[in-house]
Amino acid sequence: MALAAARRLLLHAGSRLGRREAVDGARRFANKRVLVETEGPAGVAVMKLRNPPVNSLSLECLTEFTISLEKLENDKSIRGVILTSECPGIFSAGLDLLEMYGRNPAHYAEYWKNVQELWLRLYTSNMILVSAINGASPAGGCLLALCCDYRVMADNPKYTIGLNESLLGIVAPFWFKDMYVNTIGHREAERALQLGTLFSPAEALKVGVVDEVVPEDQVHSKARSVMTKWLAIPDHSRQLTKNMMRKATADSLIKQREADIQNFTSFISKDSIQKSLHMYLEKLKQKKG
Ligand SMILES: CCCC/C=C/CC(=O)SCCNC(=O)CCNC(=O)[C@H](O)C(C)(C)COP(=O)(O)OP(=O)(O)OC[C@H]1O[C@@H](n2cnc3c(N)ncnc32)[C@H](O)[C@@H]1OP(=O)(O)O
Repeated sequence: MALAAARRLLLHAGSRLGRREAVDGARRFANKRVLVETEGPAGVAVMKLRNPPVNSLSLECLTEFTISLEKLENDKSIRGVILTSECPGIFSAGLDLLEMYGRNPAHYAEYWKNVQELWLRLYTSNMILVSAINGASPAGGCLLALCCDYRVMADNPKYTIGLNESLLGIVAPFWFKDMYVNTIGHREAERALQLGTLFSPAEALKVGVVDEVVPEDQVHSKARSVMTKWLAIPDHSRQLTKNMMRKATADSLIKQREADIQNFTSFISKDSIQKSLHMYLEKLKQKKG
């Protein structure tokens, strides 16, 4: 119910949260957590996550992200999206740990439904998606990047990327795993998932988690030039090909969405898992201290 109401609110142009503005000739709409600008190559939108301090994917952020994507998907003038971040040094810290810790089962179920929804929309998007990874990208942050058709990462050894769930004492669900296998192959995915590897940009390039590593100040220009190349392909043939490559992976979640929500909810509600998350959150705090 709450999500439906938020959708209506945000999809309504000119609403308080979903403003549509003209800035220097560029069209844009802005929600609180996601800014969408149309600048650069015609037919391309730049989607910037802005949920400080670390672009964690809170329920609110997920909802706005999904709605923004839906808006772009329905806009026939948009053929491609560059996904990037406005938070300095962070692409996305992944799923919001505070949505998965100390809440009740109904909340976990609602949260997971929204994680699934965003993933399905991103992974099966008809648009060309290029990620300009301008910061750290662990777990769910890596998931966002993996959904894209091409990944450009900033060459800064401080930035790491990978599905590190096992380090938190949690387990990446099968559809995270499937997409990882599709991207880097079974052996590399098996090792990286068990170890919770966070790859440096150079390692990520070597293993195939990202497609290109460029100096930090060139991430956006490179993403735009990659996009121009992809725009040269007729949409219908590219879309059918993408669908052919990704359908089986998406379908395997679609067929068992409810069961996946139940699995997540019972797993994350376990005392032992809540304890692991508590310890991880404490570690993050101590690191800061
Ligand atoms: C069955 C379960 C399957 C579910 C799968 C889960 C997938 C996930 O995505 S789980 C999330 C995994 N994410 C991480 O492991 C990243 C954790 N964060 C970090 O490593 C660092 O914060 C990061 C490198 C992103 C940034 O480092 P810094 O710039 O040094 O920032 P801080 O560490 O000081 O963090 C600032 C502030 O943000 C809080 N934080 C960080 N990450 C998250 C998060 N994912 N969710 C919620 N909050 C997060 C951190 O605790 C700090 O909070 P305060 O101390 O209150 O300021």
